[in-house]
Amino acid sequence: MELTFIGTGYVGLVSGVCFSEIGNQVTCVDKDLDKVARLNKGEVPIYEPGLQELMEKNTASGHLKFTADLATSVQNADIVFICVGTPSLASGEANLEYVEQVAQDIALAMNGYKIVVTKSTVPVGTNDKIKQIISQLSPHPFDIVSIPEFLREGSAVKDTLRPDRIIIGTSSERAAATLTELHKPLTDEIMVTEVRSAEMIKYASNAFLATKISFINEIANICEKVGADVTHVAQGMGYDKRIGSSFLQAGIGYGGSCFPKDTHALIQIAGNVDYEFKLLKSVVEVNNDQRFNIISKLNHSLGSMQGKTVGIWGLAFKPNTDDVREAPALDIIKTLLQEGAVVKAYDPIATENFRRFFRNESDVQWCDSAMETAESCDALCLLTDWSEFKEIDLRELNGVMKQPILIDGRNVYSKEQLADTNFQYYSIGRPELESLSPFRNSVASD
Ligand SMILES: NC(=O)C1=CN([C@@H]2O[C@H](COP(=O)(O)OP(=O)(O)OC[C@H]3O[C@@H](n4cnc5c(N)ncnc54)[C@H](O)[C@@H]3O)[C@@H](O)[C@H]2O)C=CC1
Ligand SMILES: O=C(O)[C@H]1O[C@H](OP(=O)(O)OP(=O)(O)OC[C@H]2O[C@@H](n3ccc(=O)[nH]c3=O)[C@H](O)[C@@H]2O)[C@H](O)[C@@H](O)[C@@H]1O
Repeated sequence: MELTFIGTGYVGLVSGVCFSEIGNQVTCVDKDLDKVARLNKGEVPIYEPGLQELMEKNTASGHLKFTADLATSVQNADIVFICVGTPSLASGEANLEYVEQVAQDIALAMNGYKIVVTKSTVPVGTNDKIKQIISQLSPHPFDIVSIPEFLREGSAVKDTLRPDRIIIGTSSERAAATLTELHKPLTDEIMVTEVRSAEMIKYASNAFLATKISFINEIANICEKVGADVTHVAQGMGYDKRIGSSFLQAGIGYGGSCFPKDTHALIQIAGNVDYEFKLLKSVVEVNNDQRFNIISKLNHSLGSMQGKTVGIWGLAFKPNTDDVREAPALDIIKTLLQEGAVVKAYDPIATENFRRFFRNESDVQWCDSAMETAESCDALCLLTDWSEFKEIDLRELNGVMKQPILIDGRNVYSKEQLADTNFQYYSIGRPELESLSPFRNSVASD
Protein backbone atom coordinates (compact mmCIF):
# COMPACT_ATOMS: atom_id res chain seq x y z
CA MET A 1 0.00 0.00 0.00
CA GLU A 2 1.16 3.58 -0.64
CA LEU A 3 1.35 5.50 2.65
CA THR A 4 2.19 9.11 3.48
CA PHE A 5 3.21 10.23 6.99
CA ILE A 6 3.04 13.98 7.60
CA GLY A 7 5.45 15.18 10.32
CA THR A 8 8.78 13.43 10.93
CA GLY A 9 8.96 13.65 14.73
CA TYR A 10 9.13 10.41 16.74
CA VAL A 11 5.72 9.23 15.60
CA GLY A 12 5.86 10.04 11.88
CA LEU A 13 9.46 8.94 11.38
CA VAL A 14 9.35 5.70 13.39
CA SER A 15 5.93 4.72 11.98
CA GLY A 16 7.02 5.55 8.43
CA VAL A 17 10.21 3.52 8.74
CA CYS A 18 8.41 0.55 10.34
CA PHE A 19 5.57 0.47 7.80
CA SER A 20 8.15 0.47 4.99
CA GLU A 21 9.87 -2.41 6.78
CA ILE A 22 6.68 -4.51 6.56
CA GLY A 23 6.41 -4.02 2.80
CA ASN A 24 4.58 -0.75 2.16
CA GLN A 25 5.67 2.11 -0.08
CA VAL A 26 6.16 5.03 2.34
CA THR A 27 6.75 8.76 1.95
CA CYS A 28 7.53 10.85 5.04
CA VAL A 29 6.78 14.55 4.66
CA ASP A 30 8.00 17.48 6.73
CA LYS A 31 7.75 21.24 6.21
CA ASP A 32 11.18 21.66 7.81
CA LEU A 33 13.41 21.70 4.72
CA ASP A 34 16.60 21.29 6.73
CA LYS A 35 15.23 18.17 8.42
CA VAL A 36 14.17 16.68 5.07
CA ALA A 37 17.63 17.38 3.62
CA ARG A 38 19.26 15.65 6.59
CA LEU A 39 16.90 12.67 6.32
CA ASN A 40 17.70 12.39 2.61
CA LYS A 41 21.40 12.26 3.50
CA GLY A 42 20.64 9.33 5.84
CA GLU A 43 20.95 11.34 9.06
CA VAL A 44 18.49 10.34 11.78
CA PRO A 45 17.45 13.48 13.68
CA ILE A 46 16.51 11.60 16.89
CA TYR A 47 18.35 9.02 18.98
CA GLU A 48 16.28 5.85 18.81
CA PRO A 49 17.81 2.37 19.08
CA GLY A 50 17.43 0.35 15.86
CA LEU A 51 16.02 3.20 13.76
CA GLN A 52 19.13 4.05 11.74
CA GLU A 53 19.57 0.49 10.43
CA LEU A 54 15.93 0.14 9.33
CA MET A 55 15.96 3.59 7.74
CA GLU A 56 19.11 2.82 5.74
CA LYS A 57 17.75 -0.55 4.61
CA ASN A 58 14.39 0.75 3.43
CA THR A 59 15.66 3.89 1.71
CA ALA A 60 18.20 1.73 -0.13
CA SER A 61 15.47 -0.66 -1.29
CA GLY A 62 13.34 2.28 -2.49
CA HIS A 63 10.48 1.59 -0.02
CA LEU A 64 11.05 4.78 1.96
CA LYS A 65 11.33 8.40 0.77
CA PHE A 66 11.52 11.83 2.43
CA THR A 67 10.15 15.01 0.94
CA ALA A 68 8.78 18.47 1.73
CA ASP A 69 6.29 18.14 -1.16
CA LEU A 70 3.11 17.38 0.76
CA ALA A 71 0.75 17.78 -2.23
CA THR A 72 2.42 15.18 -4.48
CA SER A 73 2.81 12.66 -1.68
CA VAL A 74 -0.86 13.03 -0.68
CA GLN A 75 -1.88 12.54 -4.32
CA ASN A 76 0.17 9.34 -4.58
CA ALA A 77 -1.08 7.91 -1.27
CA ASP A 78 -3.90 5.52 -0.41
CA ILE A 79 -3.66 6.46 3.27
CA VAL A 80 -2.40 9.74 4.76
CA PHE A 81 -1.27 9.80 8.42
CA ILE A 82 -1.24 13.08 10.36
CA CYS A 83 1.69 12.92 12.82
CA VAL A 84 2.43 16.56 13.63
CA GLY A 85 2.91 17.96 17.14
CA THR A 86 0.09 18.99 19.50
CA PRO A 87 2.05 20.94 22.13
CA SER A 88 0.43 22.57 25.18
CA LEU A 89 -0.94 26.09 25.03
CA ALA A 90 -0.46 28.28 28.12
CA SER A 91 -3.94 27.18 29.26
CA GLY A 92 -2.87 23.50 29.21
CA GLU A 93 -5.09 22.80 26.20
CA ALA A 94 -3.61 21.09 23.14
CA ASN A 95 -2.50 23.46 20.38
CA LEU A 96 -4.25 22.17 17.26
CA GLU A 97 -2.77 24.74 14.89
CA TYR A 98 -0.44 22.23 13.15
CA VAL A 99 -3.08 19.51 12.84
CA GLU A 100 -5.61 21.95 11.35
CA GLN A 101 -3.04 23.33 8.92
CA VAL A 102 -2.21 19.82 7.72
CA ALA A 103 -5.93 19.03 7.31
CA GLN A 104 -6.23 22.05 5.02
CA ASP A 105 -3.10 21.08 3.07
CA ILE A 106 -4.41 17.53 2.60
CA ALA A 107 -7.82 18.80 1.44
CA LEU A 108 -6.27 21.12 -1.13
CA ALA A 109 -4.00 18.37 -2.47
CA MET A 110 -6.56 15.54 -2.71
CA ASN A 111 -7.21 14.01 -6.13
CA GLY A 112 -9.55 11.11 -5.24
CA TYR A 113 -10.65 8.88 -2.31
CA LYS A 114 -8.24 8.96 0.63
CA ILE A 115 -8.21 7.55 4.12
CA VAL A 116 -6.98 10.26 6.51
CA VAL A 117 -5.65 8.88 9.79
CA THR A 118 -4.82 11.01 12.83
CA LYS A 119 -1.94 9.58 14.85
CA SER A 120 -1.21 12.84 16.70
CA THR A 121 -2.69 12.92 20.21
CA VAL A 122 -5.75 15.13 19.86
CA PRO A 123 -8.65 16.08 22.16
CA VAL A 124 -11.98 14.36 21.75
CA GLY A 125 -13.87 15.93 18.85
CA THR A 126 -10.77 16.95 16.86
CA ASN A 127 -11.26 14.32 14.17
CA ASP A 128 -14.77 15.66 13.61
CA LYS A 129 -13.20 19.09 13.12
CA ILE A 130 -10.65 17.63 10.67
CA LYS A 131 -13.53 16.03 8.74
CA GLN A 132 -15.29 19.37 8.57
CA ILE A 133 -12.15 21.20 7.35
CA ILE A 134 -11.50 18.67 4.59
CA SER A 135 -15.09 18.43 3.41
CA GLN A 136 -15.32 22.23 3.15
CA LEU A 137 -12.20 22.43 0.97
CA SER A 138 -12.28 19.25 -1.12
CA PRO A 139 -14.91 17.73 -3.43
CA HIS A 140 -13.28 14.28 -3.18
CA PRO A 141 -14.56 11.42 -1.00
CA PHE A 142 -12.55 10.50 2.11
CA ASP A 143 -12.79 8.71 5.45
CA ILE A 144 -11.45 9.95 8.77
CA VAL A 145 -9.85 7.56 11.24
CA SER A 146 -8.26 8.02 14.66
CA ILE A 147 -5.38 5.61 15.33
CA PRO A 148 -3.68 6.88 18.47
CA GLU A 149 0.00 6.11 18.92
CA PHE A 150 1.29 4.33 22.03
CA LEU A 151 5.04 4.05 21.29
CA ARG A 152 7.57 4.95 23.97
CA GLU A 153 10.73 6.87 23.20
CA GLY A 154 13.79 4.67 23.54
CA SER A 155 11.88 1.55 22.49
CA ALA A 156 9.86 3.13 19.68
CA VAL A 157 10.88 0.69 16.92
CA LYS A 158 10.04 -2.35 19.01
CA ASP A 159 6.78 -0.78 20.24
CA THR A 160 5.75 -0.03 16.64
CA LEU A 161 6.64 -3.42 15.17
CA ARG A 162 5.21 -5.33 18.19
CA PRO A 163 2.49 -3.13 19.70
CA ASP A 164 0.31 -4.32 22.62
CA ARG A 165 -2.74 -3.20 20.67
CA ILE A 166 -3.95 -1.13 17.75
CA ILE A 167 -7.00 1.08 18.24
CA ILE A 168 -8.89 2.00 15.07
CA GLY A 169 -11.53 4.69 15.59
CA THR A 170 -13.82 5.20 12.62
CA SER A 171 -17.42 5.07 11.46
CA SER A 172 -16.39 3.78 8.01
CA GLU A 173 -16.45 0.02 7.46
CA ARG A 174 -14.32 0.43 4.35
CA ALA A 175 -11.59 2.32 6.21
CA ALA A 176 -11.75 -0.07 9.19
CA ALA A 177 -11.23 -3.07 6.88
CA THR A 178 -8.28 -1.45 5.04
CA LEU A 179 -6.58 -0.38 8.26
CA THR A 180 -7.13 -3.72 9.97
CA GLU A 181 -5.43 -5.38 6.99
CA LEU A 182 -2.55 -2.86 7.15
CA HIS A 183 -1.90 -3.51 10.86
CA LYS A 184 -2.39 -7.31 10.81
CA PRO A 185 1.33 -8.09 10.37
CA LEU A 186 2.00 -6.21 13.65
CA THR A 187 -0.52 -7.70 16.10
CA ASP A 188 -3.75 -9.66 16.48
CA GLU A 189 -4.98 -7.24 19.16
CA ILE A 190 -6.84 -4.83 16.89
CA MET A 191 -9.86 -3.03 18.31
CA VAL A 192 -12.27 -1.10 16.11
CA THR A 193 -14.31 1.56 17.85
CA GLU A 194 -15.84 4.98 17.18
CA VAL A 195 -13.64 8.02 16.67
CA ARG A 196 -14.36 9.74 19.99
CA SER A 197 -13.66 6.63 22.05
CA ALA A 198 -10.34 6.14 20.22
CA GLU A 199 -9.38 9.74 20.97
CA MET A 200 -10.27 9.24 24.65
CA ILE A 201 -8.42 5.87 24.89
CA LYS A 202 -5.15 7.70 24.19
CA TYR A 203 -5.60 10.35 26.90
CA ALA A 204 -7.02 7.88 29.42
CA SER A 205 -4.05 5.52 28.87
CA ASN A 206 -1.42 8.22 29.41
CA ALA A 207 -3.31 9.66 32.38
CA PHE A 208 -3.57 6.21 33.98
CA LEU A 209 0.16 5.51 33.56
CA ALA A 210 0.96 8.96 35.02
CA THR A 211 -1.37 8.14 37.93
CA LYS A 212 0.52 4.91 38.64
CA ILE A 213 3.79 6.86 38.77
CA SER A 214 2.49 9.58 41.10
CA PHE A 215 0.83 6.92 43.27
CA ILE A 216 4.05 4.96 43.77
CA ASN A 217 5.99 8.20 44.35
CA GLU A 218 3.64 9.12 47.18
CA ILE A 219 3.95 5.59 48.60
CA ALA A 220 7.75 6.06 48.42
CA ASN A 221 7.53 9.33 50.33
CA ILE A 222 5.53 7.58 53.05
CA CYS A 223 7.94 4.60 53.03
CA GLU A 224 10.74 7.01 53.91
CA LYS A 225 8.89 8.02 57.07
CA VAL A 226 7.65 4.59 58.17
CA GLY A 227 10.75 2.54 57.36
CA ALA A 228 9.43 0.45 54.44
CA ASP A 229 11.21 -0.13 51.09
CA VAL A 230 9.19 1.09 48.10
CA THR A 231 10.92 -1.28 45.66
CA HIS A 232 9.74 -4.24 47.74
CA VAL A 233 6.29 -2.70 48.08
CA ALA A 234 6.05 -2.22 44.29
CA GLN A 235 7.26 -5.76 43.67
CA GLY A 236 4.74 -7.18 46.10
CA MET A 237 1.91 -5.15 44.58
CA GLY A 238 2.94 -6.07 41.04
CA TYR A 239 2.41 -9.82 41.54
CA ASP A 240 -1.31 -9.05 41.61
CA LYS A 241 -2.27 -9.30 37.93
CA ARG A 242 -4.99 -6.70 38.45
CA ILE A 243 -2.30 -4.17 39.42
CA GLY A 244 0.63 -5.28 37.24
CA SER A 245 4.28 -4.55 37.92
CA SER A 246 5.02 -1.91 35.28
CA PHE A 247 5.10 1.84 35.91
CA LEU A 248 5.59 1.37 39.63
CA GLN A 249 9.18 2.60 39.69
CA ALA A 250 9.47 5.42 42.21
CA GLY A 251 11.82 8.27 41.36
CA ILE A 252 11.86 11.97 40.61
CA GLY A 253 8.58 11.95 38.68
CA TYR A 254 7.66 11.69 35.03
CA GLY A 255 8.81 14.07 32.31
CA GLY A 256 8.89 13.93 28.53
CA SER A 257 6.89 15.37 25.68
CA CYS A 258 3.70 13.47 26.47
CA PHE A 259 2.67 12.72 30.08
CA PRO A 260 2.95 16.36 31.25
CA LYS A 261 1.22 17.66 28.11
CA ASP A 262 -1.50 15.01 27.93
CA THR A 263 -2.43 15.13 31.63
CA HIS A 264 -2.88 18.91 31.38
CA ALA A 265 -4.89 18.52 28.18
CA LEU A 266 -7.22 15.92 29.73
CA ILE A 267 -7.83 18.18 32.74
CA GLN A 268 -8.82 20.87 30.22
CA ILE A 269 -10.96 18.48 28.13
CA ALA A 270 -12.89 17.64 31.31
CA GLY A 271 -13.03 21.29 32.36
CA ASN A 272 -14.54 22.25 29.00
CA VAL A 273 -17.56 20.07 29.82
CA ASP A 274 -17.75 21.37 33.41
CA TYR A 275 -16.13 18.33 34.99
CA GLU A 276 -13.36 18.79 37.51
CA PHE A 277 -10.91 15.90 37.14
CA LYS A 278 -9.74 16.04 40.79
CA LEU A 279 -7.70 12.84 40.71
CA LEU A 280 -5.66 13.88 37.69
CA LYS A 281 -5.06 17.35 39.10
CA SER A 282 -3.48 15.71 42.15
CA VAL A 283 -1.38 13.43 39.94
CA VAL A 284 0.10 16.51 38.27
CA GLU A 285 0.67 18.29 41.59
CA VAL A 286 2.43 15.26 43.11
CA ASN A 287 4.60 14.99 40.00
CA ASN A 288 5.58 18.66 40.12
CA ASP A 289 6.63 18.31 43.78
CA GLN A 290 8.48 15.02 43.43
CA ARG A 291 11.54 16.39 41.62
CA PHE A 292 12.16 18.82 44.48
CA ASN A 293 12.75 15.89 46.86
CA ILE A 294 16.24 15.89 45.36
CA ILE A 295 16.72 19.47 46.55
CA SER A 296 15.42 18.62 50.06
CA LYS A 297 17.84 15.71 50.27
CA LEU A 298 20.70 17.96 49.16
CA ASN A 299 19.71 20.59 51.71
CA HIS A 300 19.62 17.91 54.39
CA SER A 301 23.07 16.59 53.54
CA LEU A 302 24.90 19.78 52.52
CA GLY A 303 23.18 22.47 54.52
CA SER A 304 23.64 25.66 52.49
CA MET A 305 24.23 25.08 48.81
CA GLN A 306 26.22 28.32 48.40
CA GLY A 307 29.57 27.60 46.73
CA LYS A 308 29.10 23.80 46.91
CA THR A 309 29.79 21.77 43.78
CA VAL A 310 26.93 19.47 42.77
CA GLY A 311 27.28 16.91 39.98
CA ILE A 312 24.29 15.84 37.85
CA TRP A 313 24.20 12.48 36.09
CA GLY A 314 21.45 12.32 33.47
CA LEU A 315 19.66 15.13 31.66
CA ALA A 316 17.27 13.22 29.36
CA PHE A 317 13.77 12.64 30.80
CA LYS A 318 14.50 8.90 30.69
CA PRO A 319 17.26 6.61 29.38
CA ASN A 320 17.83 5.67 25.72
CA THR A 321 16.64 8.98 24.35
CA ASP A 322 18.17 12.40 23.72
CA ASP A 323 14.78 14.03 24.34
CA VAL A 324 14.95 16.60 27.14
CA ARG A 325 11.42 18.01 26.85
CA GLU A 326 9.99 18.52 30.37
CA ALA A 327 12.99 16.70 31.87
CA PRO A 328 12.98 17.01 35.69
CA ALA A 329 16.73 17.79 35.44
CA LEU A 330 15.90 21.27 34.16
CA ASP A 331 13.99 22.40 37.28
CA ILE A 332 16.54 20.73 39.54
CA ILE A 333 19.56 22.43 37.93
CA LYS A 334 17.83 25.84 37.82
CA THR A 335 17.04 25.56 41.55
CA LEU A 336 20.63 24.55 42.35
CA LEU A 337 21.96 27.57 40.46
CA GLN A 338 19.50 29.86 42.26
CA GLU A 339 20.70 28.50 45.60
CA GLY A 340 24.30 29.35 44.69
CA ALA A 341 25.67 25.89 43.84
CA VAL A 342 28.30 25.25 41.19
CA VAL A 343 26.76 22.66 38.83
CA LYS A 344 28.60 20.05 36.74
CA ALA A 345 26.42 17.98 34.41
CA TYR A 346 26.69 14.98 32.11
CA ASP A 347 24.40 12.83 29.97
CA PRO A 348 25.57 10.05 27.62
CA ILE A 349 23.75 11.65 24.65
CA ALA A 350 21.34 14.43 25.63
CA THR A 351 23.77 17.19 26.71
CA GLU A 352 23.65 19.06 23.39
CA ASN A 353 19.84 19.27 23.42
CA PHE A 354 19.80 20.24 27.10
CA ARG A 355 22.35 23.06 26.82
CA ARG A 356 19.92 25.01 24.61
CA PHE A 357 17.82 25.80 27.71
CA PHE A 358 20.65 27.89 29.15
CA ARG A 359 21.09 31.36 27.72
CA ASN A 360 24.34 31.69 29.59
CA GLU A 361 26.19 28.51 28.66
CA SER A 362 28.86 28.99 31.31
CA ASP A 363 26.29 28.71 34.14
CA VAL A 364 26.85 24.95 34.10
CA GLN A 365 30.08 22.98 33.61
CA TRP A 366 29.15 20.49 30.85
CA CYS A 367 31.24 17.33 31.27
CA ASP A 368 32.26 14.57 28.86
CA SER A 369 32.12 11.59 31.22
CA ALA A 370 30.46 10.36 34.38
CA MET A 371 33.72 10.28 36.37
CA GLU A 372 34.82 13.74 35.20
CA THR A 373 31.47 15.07 36.47
CA ALA A 374 31.92 13.51 39.89
CA GLU A 375 35.47 14.78 40.40
CA SER A 376 35.72 17.24 43.31
CA CYS A 377 31.94 17.29 43.86
CA ASP A 378 30.40 17.88 47.28
CA ALA A 379 27.39 15.84 46.16
CA LEU A 380 26.31 13.85 43.12
CA CYS A 381 22.70 13.39 41.93
CA LEU A 382 21.65 10.61 39.57
CA LEU A 383 18.56 11.82 37.68
CA THR A 384 18.29 9.44 34.68
CA ASP A 385 18.72 5.68 34.99
CA TRP A 386 21.13 5.17 32.08
CA SER A 387 22.80 1.72 32.28
CA GLU A 388 26.20 3.48 32.17
CA PHE A 389 25.46 4.90 35.64
CA LYS A 390 24.09 1.61 36.99
CA GLU A 391 27.33 -0.15 36.08
CA ILE A 392 29.72 2.36 37.62
CA ASP A 393 32.17 1.13 40.29
CA LEU A 394 30.98 2.96 43.41
CA ARG A 395 34.31 2.48 45.20
CA GLU A 396 36.12 4.30 42.39
CA LEU A 397 33.41 6.98 42.44
CA ASN A 398 33.83 7.33 46.20
CA GLY A 399 37.52 8.06 45.64
CA VAL A 400 37.10 11.00 43.22
CA MET A 401 34.48 13.03 45.10
CA LYS A 402 35.28 15.77 47.58
CA GLN A 403 32.43 14.69 49.86
CA PRO A 404 30.87 11.24 49.38
CA ILE A 405 27.24 12.31 49.11
CA LEU A 406 25.25 10.32 46.55
CA ILE A 407 21.61 11.08 45.78
CA ASP A 408 20.10 8.33 43.68
CA GLY A 409 16.91 9.74 42.15
CA ARG A 410 16.07 6.46 40.38
CA ASN A 411 16.88 3.81 43.01
CA VAL A 412 19.50 2.14 40.81
CA TYR A 413 22.09 1.12 43.43
CA SER A 414 21.93 -1.93 45.67
CA LYS A 415 23.25 -2.68 49.14
CA GLU A 416 25.96 -4.84 47.52
CA GLN A 417 27.18 -2.02 45.27
CA LEU A 418 27.34 0.36 48.22
CA ALA A 419 29.37 -2.08 50.34
CA ASP A 420 32.94 -0.93 51.09
CA THR A 421 32.10 2.69 50.32
CA ASN A 422 31.47 5.44 52.82
CA PHE A 423 28.76 7.17 50.83
CA GLN A 424 26.12 9.20 52.55
CA TYR A 425 23.49 7.63 50.32
CA TYR A 426 19.96 8.88 49.67
CA SER A 427 17.43 7.24 47.36
CA ILE A 428 13.66 7.41 46.93
CA GLY A 429 11.63 5.47 49.49
CA ARG A 430 14.37 3.11 50.68
CA PRO A 431 15.24 4.35 54.18
CA GLU A 432 16.92 1.11 55.25
CA LEU A 433 19.59 1.45 52.55
CA GLU A 434 20.22 5.01 53.60
CA SER A 435 20.68 4.13 57.26
CA LEU A 436 23.41 1.62 56.33
CA SER A 437 25.70 4.48 55.45
CA PRO A 438 28.30 4.97 58.21
CA PHE A 439 29.16 8.49 57.06
CA ARG A 440 25.54 9.59 57.17
CA ASN A 441 25.12 8.28 60.68
CA SER A 442 28.16 10.21 61.84
CA VAL A 443 26.88 13.42 60.16
CA ALA A 444 23.43 12.94 61.67
CA SER A 445 24.89 12.60 65.15
CA ASP A 446 27.27 15.59 64.78
N1 LIG B 1 6.96 11.58 21.00
C1 LIG B 1 6.33 10.49 21.35
O1 LIG B 1 6.91 9.58 21.92
C2 LIG B 1 4.86 10.32 21.07
C3 LIG B 1 4.10 11.35 20.54
N2 LIG B 1 2.76 11.19 20.36
C4 LIG B 1 1.97 12.28 19.78
O2 LIG B 1 2.26 12.35 18.39
C5 LIG B 1 2.29 13.71 17.95
C6 LIG B 1 3.62 14.02 17.31
O3 LIG B 1 4.61 13.97 18.31
P1 LIG B 1 6.19 13.94 17.92
O4 LIG B 1 6.40 12.86 16.93
O5 LIG B 1 6.94 13.95 19.18
O6 LIG B 1 6.28 15.33 17.14
P2 LIG B 1 7.38 16.47 17.02
O7 LIG B 1 6.78 17.70 17.57
O8 LIG B 1 8.71 15.98 17.49
O9 LIG B 1 7.51 16.60 15.42
C7 LIG B 1 6.45 17.05 14.61
C8 LIG B 1 6.98 17.29 13.18
O10 LIG B 1 5.89 17.75 12.38
C9 LIG B 1 6.38 18.72 11.46
N3 LIG B 1 5.28 19.55 10.96
C10 LIG B 1 4.54 20.45 11.66
N4 LIG B 1 3.62 21.02 10.84
C11 LIG B 1 3.78 20.46 9.61
C12 LIG B 1 3.15 20.64 8.35
N5 LIG B 1 2.15 21.53 8.19
N6 LIG B 1 3.57 19.91 7.31
C13 LIG B 1 4.58 19.03 7.45
N7 LIG B 1 5.23 18.82 8.62
C14 LIG B 1 4.84 19.53 9.68
C15 LIG B 1 7.41 19.50 12.28
O11 LIG B 1 8.32 20.18 11.43
C16 LIG B 1 8.07 18.37 13.09
O12 LIG B 1 9.20 17.85 12.41
C17 LIG B 1 1.93 14.55 19.18
O13 LIG B 1 0.54 14.76 19.18
C18 LIG B 1 2.32 13.65 20.34
O14 LIG B 1 1.55 13.90 21.49
C19 LIG B 1 2.12 10.02 20.62
C20 LIG B 1 2.82 8.94 21.12
C21 LIG B 1 4.25 9.00 21.36
O1 LIG C 1 2.03 9.54 24.41
C1 LIG C 1 3.23 9.39 24.39
O2 LIG C 1 4.01 10.16 23.86
C2 LIG C 1 3.87 8.23 25.06
O3 LIG C 1 4.08 8.58 26.45
C3 LIG C 1 4.74 7.58 27.22
O4 LIG C 1 6.01 7.25 26.65
P1 LIG C 1 7.36 8.11 26.95
O5 LIG C 1 6.99 9.49 27.37
O6 LIG C 1 8.22 7.92 25.76
O7 LIG C 1 8.10 7.40 28.15
P2 LIG C 1 7.73 6.45 29.38
O8 LIG C 1 8.58 5.26 29.33
O9 LIG C 1 6.29 6.26 29.52
O10 LIG C 1 8.26 7.36 30.59
C4 LIG C 1 7.67 8.62 30.87
C5 LIG C 1 8.25 9.19 32.14
O11 LIG C 1 7.80 8.45 33.27
C6 LIG C 1 8.90 8.09 34.09
N1 LIG C 1 8.60 6.78 34.73
C7 LIG C 1 8.17 5.73 34.00
C8 LIG C 1 7.85 4.53 34.59
C9 LIG C 1 7.98 4.39 35.98
O12 LIG C 1 7.70 3.33 36.60
N2 LIG C 1 8.42 5.46 36.70
C10 LIG C 1 8.73 6.66 36.11
O13 LIG C 1 9.11 7.62 36.82
C11 LIG C 1 10.10 8.03 33.15
O14 LIG C 1 11.30 8.20 33.83
C12 LIG C 1 9.78 9.18 32.22
O15 LIG C 1 10.22 10.41 32.76
C13 LIG C 1 3.87 6.30 27.17
O16 LIG C 1 4.53 5.25 27.90
C14 LIG C 1 3.64 5.84 25.73
O17 LIG C 1 2.77 4.71 25.70
C15 LIG C 1 2.99 6.99 24.97
O18 LIG C 1 2.81 6.66 23.60
